[in-house]
Amino acid sequence: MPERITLYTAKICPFAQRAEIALAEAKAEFTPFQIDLSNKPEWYAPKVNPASKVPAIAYGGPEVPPDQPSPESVKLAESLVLVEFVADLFPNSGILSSDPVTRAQTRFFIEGVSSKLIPAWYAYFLRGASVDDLYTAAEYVQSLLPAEGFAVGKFSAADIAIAPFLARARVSLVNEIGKYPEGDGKKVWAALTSGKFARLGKYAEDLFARESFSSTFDEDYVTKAFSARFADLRSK
Ligand SMILES: N[C@@H](CCC(=O)N[C@@H](CS)C(=O)NCC(=O)O)C(=O)O
Repeated sequence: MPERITLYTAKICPFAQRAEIALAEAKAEFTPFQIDLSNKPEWYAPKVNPASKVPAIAYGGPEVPPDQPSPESVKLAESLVLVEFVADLFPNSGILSSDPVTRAQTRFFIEGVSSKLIPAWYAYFLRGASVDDLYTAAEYVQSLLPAEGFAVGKFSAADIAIAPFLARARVSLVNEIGKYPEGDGKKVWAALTSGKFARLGKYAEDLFARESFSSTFDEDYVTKAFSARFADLRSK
């Protein structure tokens, strides 16, 4: 029986949503605590995560208010570590297959998302780099997908790793929020989800329809938060 779990999270953050999706898939009981990233509580870094980032988990220890973390709980951080931790705590969640080959394929997909897609997305979104690198990374990810279904067949950690980023890319692009030229966003999202990227588009649809995704994604909040945080990128 897993011990008490407190998740320190923030709705805007794609990394934090990974941990939330994993916990939702596992149907885990946990206490969520929102960290305001623009005004982090002074206790957060010293008592929860020295890197001062979300997500983080306090595991075990006595029952305490989340804003008074106990030194007796174990503190864990890094979204992909937390996803695997939840998979280990809840082996029946299906987050990580028990089959060694499928586990390796899951991690291989995550590696591609981490080393190719996410850097290409941030370069385009935050720095206005060439969209071609984003298309190349998207082509690579699409090439890993099976003809239908999720990244390694059944829903897994691979899908958890990518879904929050695709969702925020959609929010950014359809609302033209980012450093790239205004007017390109909607076109780029359409390009990434149709024509030669039709398979990626169907995959994104399947991800967004998953209950563990939709119940952990507040699109209205993320849209407003993105507008507030990134609206002036083009003028810089
Ligand atoms: N590698 C980390 C990245 C986490 C991360 O960068 N989180 C951001 C929010 S999306 C954060 O907490 N940044 C600290 C800040 O904004 O002060 C992970 O996978 O968990």
